[in-house]
Amino acid sequence: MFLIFDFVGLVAVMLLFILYYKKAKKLKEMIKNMQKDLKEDGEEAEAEAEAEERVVVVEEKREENNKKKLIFMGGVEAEFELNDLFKAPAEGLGKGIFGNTYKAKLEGYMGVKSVVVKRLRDLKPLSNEEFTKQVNMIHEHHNHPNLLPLLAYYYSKDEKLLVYKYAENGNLFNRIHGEKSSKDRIPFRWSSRLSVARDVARALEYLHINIGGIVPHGNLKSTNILLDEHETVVVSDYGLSSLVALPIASQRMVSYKSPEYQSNKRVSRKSDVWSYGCLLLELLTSRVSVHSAPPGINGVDLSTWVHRAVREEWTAEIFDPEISKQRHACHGMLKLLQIALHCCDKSPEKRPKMTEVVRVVENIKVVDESEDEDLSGDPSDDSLSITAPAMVAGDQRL
Ligand SMILES: Nc1ncnc2c1ncn2[C@@H]1O[C@H](COP(=O)(O)OP(=O)(O)OP(=O)(O)O)[C@@H](O)[C@H]1O
Repeated sequence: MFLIFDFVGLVAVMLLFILYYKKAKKLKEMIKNMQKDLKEDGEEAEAEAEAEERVVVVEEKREENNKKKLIFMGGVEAEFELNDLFKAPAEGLGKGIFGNTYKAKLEGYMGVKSVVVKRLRDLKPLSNEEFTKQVNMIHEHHNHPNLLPLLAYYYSKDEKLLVYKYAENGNLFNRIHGEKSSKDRIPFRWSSRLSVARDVARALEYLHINIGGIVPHGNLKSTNILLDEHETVVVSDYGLSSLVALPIASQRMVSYKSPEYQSNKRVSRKSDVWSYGCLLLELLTSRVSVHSAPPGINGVDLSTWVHRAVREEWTAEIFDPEISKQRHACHGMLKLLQIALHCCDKSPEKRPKMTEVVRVVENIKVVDESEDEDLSGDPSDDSLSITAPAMVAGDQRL
């Protein structure tokens, strides 16, 4: 009996031992599997985090690259890249209030395509959004044959560029004053001057109706009136006044030289009208206006000078001899002088609106220049000197 009990007890102990061994093994395997799962989970999480980080980096890079891109206006596909501009042979055109202006010659357009790049300086502190809003506004309202279109822009914290079409035939300043007393000078006849006066008036009227800001142009002067490859007049630098910091604007922009800014520090659309009047006086007299003279060139306060000429009775000398000898144009010249003086009135309220100016300039009859006799040096021609005083001293309203 004892033997049987011993044997059964031994078998039971052995069975218990085997059971325990199996359980322990299973438990060990479970722990091992759990550890393995945990490790795999960790690796997966790490991989996921790494992938997420990679996506962020790629997006940041893309954004950075986008920021380095020229943005073409009106969603137009990029014709050239920023790098093309930097690599292109460049010619400095001058330094204006917005900074340096370059002509860049881009190769590979079945020849060479020239564009003008303005590197903007002394701007108000503007975020990308504010800057973009302003240039989009300029683009939206450029839709006029006498306004120079903006092609593209670039914004970064340290560099802001505007890219324009290059106007092949230069600016009005050089057309009026260039090559004076040189055999190479191409005469700037009355009919051409009248069409400049008309086209600039139309462009300014369009800006006054369509573009926001206190002074829709703000810097109307002969270096900002350009002539393209077809000799079409295109006005440039419009809509930029609100980008410039006030101290710079008041020192350098033409509208801020107006009598109202000198007396009460205020400018308005009528300050653009005043600038237009000064431009007409420059066009008629071929004298440089003190308010828009390029650095290093002396100018004259043309409105004061014209009034003095009338008072002191040397009115015939007001007009540029290049046009005053065109006898048939005399009436038109006097009419344009009348408009100019009305626009230059010291009191902004008395100046006409651009719509009114356009109507009157368009009514000036274009004369047949072939009928003109050359009156140069003809002392008997006093038609201008007789008529001008009556007009200037009298009613200047349009
Ligand atoms: N798109 C263009 N095509 C041809 N010439 C241009 C163009 N834009 C500017 N210019 C010329 O380049 C020169 C420099 O121009 P910029 O606008 O920098 O100065 P500005 O007109 O002299 O003065 P401001 O900055 O006060 O307008 C000027 O002689 C101007 O007529």
